[in-house]
Amino acid sequence: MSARNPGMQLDLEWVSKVRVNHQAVLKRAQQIQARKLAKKQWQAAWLLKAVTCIDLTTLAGDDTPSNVHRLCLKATQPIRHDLLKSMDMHDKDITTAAVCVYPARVADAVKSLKAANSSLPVASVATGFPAGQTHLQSRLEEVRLAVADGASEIDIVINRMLALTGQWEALYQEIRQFREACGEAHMKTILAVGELGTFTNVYKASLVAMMAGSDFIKTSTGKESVNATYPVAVVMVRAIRDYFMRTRHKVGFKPAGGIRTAKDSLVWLTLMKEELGDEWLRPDLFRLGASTLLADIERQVYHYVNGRYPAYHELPLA
Ligand SMILES: O=C[C@H](O)COP(=O)(O)O
Repeated sequence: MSARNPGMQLDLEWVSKVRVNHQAVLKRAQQIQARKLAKKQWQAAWLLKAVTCIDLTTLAGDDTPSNVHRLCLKATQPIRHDLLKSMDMHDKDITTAAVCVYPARVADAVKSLKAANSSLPVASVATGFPAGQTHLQSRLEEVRLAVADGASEIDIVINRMLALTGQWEALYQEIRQFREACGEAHMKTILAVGELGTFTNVYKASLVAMMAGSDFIKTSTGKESVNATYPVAVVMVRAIRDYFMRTRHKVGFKPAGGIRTAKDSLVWLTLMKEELGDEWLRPDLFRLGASTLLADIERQVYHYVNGRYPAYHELPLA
């Protein structure tokens, strides 16, 4: 992970002045989506880069120690060994960036990774995920318990009510308390952009989250009806850029929710490269939160190596 973002005092004047040009944002997002994507070996290289940025996620009511175990094994060896060998990448220690689970499954993930001799971080959602509609005391306790069980990254959800009613000071104070409860664990702040109404609100919530000390800002829980979209990402990465220009602190970005195809992952990498530069293309500043994306990436890598798509049984762990 890169140096942490210590945050800053809440600057309400900065927050209140924010205005986002809706049409300009849509136009920029369209431009990025229209870029020609890399082909052949360059595409394969970009796909492996995307793999290293994935927070491989399972957030389901029926999660058990065994499916978390399977997820952890996949995270430690995300692409079949023979495919990596064909690309001469088998000794590059390619893994996903982290695994991401519910708080009650953190201990299972820690145990599985330890058994696999892996130091991959375990991330946990917390603070009443996905709605954030529980008492502050229980949200704080949830963070502490996940950290105590071994999570080294905590994905908190913001209190949307505070953002929607313009209570930025109260939102800032809550996020600061979460940051304190995280201790050494890095904190990713989920804005749930699909529920914030306007781009201006998304930009304001991004600023407040960064001022309160978030190490990453993250689009969505994956449970809203609208999750990670390119226009909203343009708004958030511009806020990251502005915050960096003002404070020199680098905050990471994590789109999450509905990211399913290898092509999506290439567009996300393009967006990061064009908007924030190569430095933000590393797992310490960029994550893709996804539960099924890896399967399609492995399929495309298989196609690159073998010139055909695999039958289902050929990538059984995907
Ligand atoms: O944080 C990660 C998301 O919950 C995953 O969403 P997804 O299942 O749509 O990939």
